[in-house]
Amino acid sequence: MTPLRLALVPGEPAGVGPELCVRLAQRPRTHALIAHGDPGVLMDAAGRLGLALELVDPADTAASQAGTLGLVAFPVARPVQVGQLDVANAASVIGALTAAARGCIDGRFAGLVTGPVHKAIVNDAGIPYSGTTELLARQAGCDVVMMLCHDDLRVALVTTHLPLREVADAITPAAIDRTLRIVDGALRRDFGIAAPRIAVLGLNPHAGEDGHLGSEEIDVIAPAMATLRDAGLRLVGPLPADTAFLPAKLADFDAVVAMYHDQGLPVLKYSGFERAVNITLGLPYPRVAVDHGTALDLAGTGQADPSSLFAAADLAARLASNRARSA
Ligand SMILES: NC(=O)c1ccc[n+]([C@@H]2O[C@H](COP(=O)([O-])OP(=O)(O)OC[C@H]3O[C@@H](n4cnc5c(N)ncnc54)[C@H](O)[C@@H]3O)[C@@H](O)[C@H]2O)c1
Ligand SMILES: N[C@H](C(=O)O)[C@H](O)COP(=O)(O)O
Repeated sequence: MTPLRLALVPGEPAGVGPELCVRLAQRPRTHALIAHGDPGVLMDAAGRLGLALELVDPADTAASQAGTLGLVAFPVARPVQVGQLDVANAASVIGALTAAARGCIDGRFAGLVTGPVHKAIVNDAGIPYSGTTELLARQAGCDVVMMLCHDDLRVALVTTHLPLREVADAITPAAIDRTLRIVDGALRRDFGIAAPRIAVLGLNPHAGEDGHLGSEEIDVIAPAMATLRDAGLRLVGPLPADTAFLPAKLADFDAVVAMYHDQGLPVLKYSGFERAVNITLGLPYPRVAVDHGTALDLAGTGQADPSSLFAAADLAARLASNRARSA
């Protein structure tokens, strides 16, 4: 049987992404991994780790063997100094991401696994970029939701990478409706949960304290939830964010929808940084990423924990084969 093919993007070449991809390549697997990046950067990372790595043609079935990666080359413009960002190399990162995602849209890959990208250096290079989630949504022309998860905790976001000052204005009935429908649909389709129960957080302290500490809960979030309840979604909230994550409460929910990045992600990362992953819901293909950043302080030391990338690749393979089966 032809192995499932996943596109793999190491991300920022000066960060920990390349060495984590080398570690990922060592694991026995049934799917092929096709790296989109600079071959020299990957081989240097392998050399530093003292691990063998063979880079093969992306069509070669050896791309599913341990110690091997298929390679679509995206050469860096300037030699990489590990741990040192270089604005000259940002375009190759975005080129690799865009091409790998295009391969997923075109059906050449069954899913996308991504390492960490440094947002500031990409912008410093003159490429507008707020995150890979947004880039993939624009490219595919669809609405998406960022959801991070580990074990049974899943946290999805209504807004992603925007200044806090702009968050309240972005909490609209349409944004709530879109997010909750995408999360509900993905839990059913990708996670096999027949009737997902979703906790929805408020925006303001104590979910607005009956309108005394903000009105978005009353004016925006609750009405949007009511409409969706009528459509059959099982929603609870708007809940005060400070207590919604108490373990006894979490047990009642399949996912928590937070209004903004730092309302939901600190809890998720605090409780499972080393094994959590970031999934983009709503794309026509599964995309799973690491939960951590470029970790420039660890790059080249060999100490970066590869568990999140391993979990991302495992989940992408599982979601891709579920989709292949259901198609
Ligand atoms: N998946 C992604 O593309 C992604 C995710 C988060 C942050 N970022 C970007 O990464 C850059 C740096 O962000 P940051 O410094 O806030 O977060 P970071 O995750 O890079 O680092 C935060 C801390 O976690 C540690 N850490 C990170 N990954 C680790 C690993 N695999 N093993 C052990 N320790 C690890 C780091 O050493 C550091 O102490 C920013 O540009 C940010 O936007 C990208
Ligand atoms: N918000 C993500 C996190 O904190 O883990 C991260 O910045 C990556 O996001 P993208 O999926 O947009 O790359």
